[in-house]
Amino acid sequence: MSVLAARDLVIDVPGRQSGQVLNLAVEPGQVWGVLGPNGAGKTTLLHTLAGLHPPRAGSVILDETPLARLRRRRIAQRLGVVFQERVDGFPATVEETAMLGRHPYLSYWQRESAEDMRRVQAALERLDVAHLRQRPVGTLSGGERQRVAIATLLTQDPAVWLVDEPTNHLDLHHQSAVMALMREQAAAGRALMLCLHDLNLAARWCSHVLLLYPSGEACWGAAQNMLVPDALERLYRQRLRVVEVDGAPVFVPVNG
Ligand SMILES: Nc1ncnc2c1ncn2[C@@H]1O[C@H](COP(=O)(O)OP(=O)(O)OP(=O)(O)O)[C@@H](O)[C@H]1O
Repeated sequence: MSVLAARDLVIDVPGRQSGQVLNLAVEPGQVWGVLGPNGAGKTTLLHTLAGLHPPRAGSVILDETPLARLRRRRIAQRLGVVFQERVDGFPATVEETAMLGRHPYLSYWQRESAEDMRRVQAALERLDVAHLRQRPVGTLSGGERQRVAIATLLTQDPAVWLVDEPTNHLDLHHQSAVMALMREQAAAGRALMLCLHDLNLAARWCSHVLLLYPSGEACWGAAQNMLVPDALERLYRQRLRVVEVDGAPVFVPVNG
């Protein structure tokens, strides 16, 4: 049974005349990669699925209920988002930022519990930012901020993770650690949709892939069926060579 679905959904990309109707279902345990060139509409799709951007047509279904019929608080308990670029609205420490992930579960007057604090500490440790807990977020490096954003999502612990470029700003070790976390979350029954620019991360970590073309055309399915050179070369207008490492395809751009 799907936890998140696009039903006859057309995303609203400014200036684009047409857009393919999307009918897809994301199930617990799946990791979806959304791939496409700059401007194809990946972020717009993620925002639409999160209910932050109205669709041109159709609807988003969360837990078998149209998103438009759910309260914001309920949505925040079930669905979490990490944006590509973040504006820190108010000065907060790393710890305070991660604690925001617990707010959907707290009533207006309720204070954070020891269990909330335990979840925050565990998430900060998991993302390797516990040593920064008292630092204002504004003083962090790009990669440290990215890890705090993912720690906040881990603290929130939603059923659906929507993450725009999870490895943005991360060094190789942390890229690998974050993708392993994503897979671990899927194994624990979460459903994930990740916008990715790195084909090789998609090939290694995603169970399903959605290809978004700048024309609005889209296709989706099991990763091994979607990650084929012809489709990807057309998607990126880039020639590719494919080699295999540990049973997974590795795509290398070639010129000429
Ligand atoms: N507020 C806006 N006004 C005008 N155009 C917009 C607005 N927001 C997005 N767009 C355009 O919509 C298109 C899709 O943007 P989107 O951010 O979804 O693409 P993307 O696939 O995530 O791109 P990237 O890989 O560069 O992150 C782009 O051409 C973008 O310029």
